[in-house]
Amino acid sequence: MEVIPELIIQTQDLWKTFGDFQAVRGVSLSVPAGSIYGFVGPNGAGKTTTMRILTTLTRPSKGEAWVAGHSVLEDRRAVRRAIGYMPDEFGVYEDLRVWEYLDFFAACYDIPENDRKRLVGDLLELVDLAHRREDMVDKLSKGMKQRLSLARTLAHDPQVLILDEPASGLDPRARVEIRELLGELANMGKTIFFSSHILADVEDICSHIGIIEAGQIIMEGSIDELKQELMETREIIVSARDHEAAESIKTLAMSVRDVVQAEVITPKSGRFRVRIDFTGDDEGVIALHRSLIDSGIPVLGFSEAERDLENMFMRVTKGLVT
Ligand SMILES: Nc1ncnc2c1ncn2[C@@H]1O[C@H](COP(=O)(O)OP(=O)(O)OP(=O)(O)O)[C@@H](O)[C@H]1O
Repeated sequence: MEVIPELIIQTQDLWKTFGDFQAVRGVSLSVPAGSIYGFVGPNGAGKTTTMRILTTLTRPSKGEAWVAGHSVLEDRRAVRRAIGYMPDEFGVYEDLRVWEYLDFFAACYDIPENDRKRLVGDLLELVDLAHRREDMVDKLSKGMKQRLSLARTLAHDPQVLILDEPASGLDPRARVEIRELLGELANMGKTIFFSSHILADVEDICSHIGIIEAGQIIMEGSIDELKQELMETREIIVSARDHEAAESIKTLAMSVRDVVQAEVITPKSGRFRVRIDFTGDDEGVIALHRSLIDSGIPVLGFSEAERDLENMFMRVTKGLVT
């Protein structure tokens, strides 16, 4: 198979079996250089196993993968140089001070002692832990440990960061901090490949997503493209004063070209609404709006439902819940 230079991670029909259990079943991924790629799936879907293959920690049972142009089978050392990997567990180095922890990992990458002091200082600044440099690692909060762990992955200035559930188990504030940090790292030119089972985490910051379920990729691409593809029909919501008005809106909508379906949503409380599935363009939406007004039906509101990822996600899979 041809290695495509624009793709910093590329996998071809990866399989991983444990005994007779198939954890990864034919995964092919394309991660463009410079992207923030969210690898999303429920627990046990095969995310960690795939990441362990990409980081050369485990060999695939079948298939091939390239990271930064290097084969994970043939050129493991070069792959390791190109990546920074953050596993889902913090590790066992908690009896060190914050700066010592980073210094230790920098030394593992053969960074000379003279350069390490400045590097450690820079990394601590970047992850906003400079004020905790003398603290013991085990005194840090979970969010701080996660940021320290992220700093560690950057010690050798890798091109690609592979992060296993970086926001897992964090409180909302720490989650936002991690998300901001990932954005900052992307601005610095790093490609970020990270896993999550929380949709909201990927939706805000990713340029690309891959959705994995039971060891198979069920959807992959840029978020914009996927939204376009999956949300071919637009959803217009019209709210009405009462049931009679809602029925009239429905009847009128059904007579309009490009309306696929119109349905009255009877509320448990609040307004009656009509949901209109529409395949037209913006001009069509304007015309629909105008004909509703011209008809004299008492319309209280007219809006288009947002094309959000959650919506898209639910159309693709029913089993994947955050
Ligand atoms: N060494 C192993 N031996 C046997 N089964 C394994 C091994 N590693 C993983 N598995 C199984 O493979 C499946 C996929 O696991 P994996 O850790 O890759 O999923 P995941 O998507 O990362 O899930 P999680 O979010 O829970 O970490 C799971 O059913 C897991 O139990």
